[in-house]
Amino acid sequence: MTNQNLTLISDSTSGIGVAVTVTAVSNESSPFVAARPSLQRPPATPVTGYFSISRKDLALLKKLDINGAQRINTWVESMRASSPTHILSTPALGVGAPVTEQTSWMLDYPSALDMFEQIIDASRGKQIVMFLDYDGTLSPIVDDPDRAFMSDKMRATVKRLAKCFPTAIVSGRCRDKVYGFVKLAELYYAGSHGMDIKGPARGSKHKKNGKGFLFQPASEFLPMIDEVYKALVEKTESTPGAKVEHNKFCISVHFRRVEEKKWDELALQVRSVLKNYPKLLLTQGRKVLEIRPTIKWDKGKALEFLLESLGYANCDDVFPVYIGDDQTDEDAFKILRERGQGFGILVSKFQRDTSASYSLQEPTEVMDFLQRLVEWKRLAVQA
Ligand SMILES: O=P(O)(O)OC[C@H]1O[C@H](O[C@H]2O[C@H](CO)[C@@H](O)[C@H](O)[C@H]2O)[C@H](O)[C@@H](O)[C@@H]1O
Repeated sequence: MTNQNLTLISDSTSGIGVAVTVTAVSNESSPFVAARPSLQRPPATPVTGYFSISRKDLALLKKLDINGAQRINTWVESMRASSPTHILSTPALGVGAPVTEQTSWMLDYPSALDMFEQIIDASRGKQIVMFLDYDGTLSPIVDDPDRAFMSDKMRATVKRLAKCFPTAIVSGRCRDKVYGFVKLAELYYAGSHGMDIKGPARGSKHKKNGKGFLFQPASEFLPMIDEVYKALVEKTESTPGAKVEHNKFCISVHFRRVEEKKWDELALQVRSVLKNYPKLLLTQGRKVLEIRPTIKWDKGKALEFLLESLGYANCDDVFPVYIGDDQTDEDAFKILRERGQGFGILVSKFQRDTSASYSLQEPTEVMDFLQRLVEWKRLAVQA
């Protein structure tokens, strides 16, 4: 079964930022579904993406009654659907377990822990480069975004990882804030969904010489983001539990602590501010609406940029691994599929359409996987 889902629409004429997401339920015959993972797999057809829409198409969408109210509904419904309280838990995959959609999904996106040996085989002779999302990947999801701390054990693991492989954090958060959580100077950091990169000196092949550089492709949007942040704070203050987070080049409006019956109201408040800013795009994450500039830049572009900065632009012998839990991480998974290099690992307890190749259920499993990589590298160096 293929399930196509219009999430947001970019309207360049009326100025409302638009993103369209096509979602697919796992089905090998569907052109939208990533192929069963194979270490020599061909690039998969992109599953999600943002694109601008012509006047003609927009008129058609309007005819189909895809109006503002419906869009709000779609965001909110999508947020509800992705909330674990609305997803029925399914039996774990095991001998005798009934074949449910979840178990079949696990066959398509097996655990990276179970597939560790195969992953290592595929990386042989290549330089592994690690890309890690922060929230929901290195730290558990919590109610208060300001208290999304990673454990000391996770930090120690990531520190050891960075001694073995070039390692970057790629987050929707403001770069300084995510650095404040991770606190490891030996990593590279891409904040604001990749729009604020502190990377190595270009072509430095991971030789840290203190001459890192800053890359901020959306800097012209700073005044606009500040203005919209203030407007959103003011507009949403009447909604108990709503929180607006300034992520420098992006803004997050959090729904997690808002009563569900107030979600539509909050989404409408956000939309009423955003309608005056055609150059900003609205996307939806884990109980959050995210606002960002409409420039063609995302976590996938950030990954490519960092690879290039590290001197691996046109190399066949690089093996990037990207681990993330969010919709925005799909841009990076897609790039890896398109390049036919390395792979993505989706952190999720529940089945989801994804361009990743493997899965891990939660941050503790991410830590186990990273520890195994470190241990493998230690033994490989000794051998
Ligand atoms: O790219 P990421 O590092 O995954 O950042 C994406 C968003 O993560 C944060 O929000 C999410 O985590 C919060 C803390 O666990 C949780 O309360 C919230 O519901 C989640 O959506 C962050 O606060 C956002 O600004 C990031 O954009």
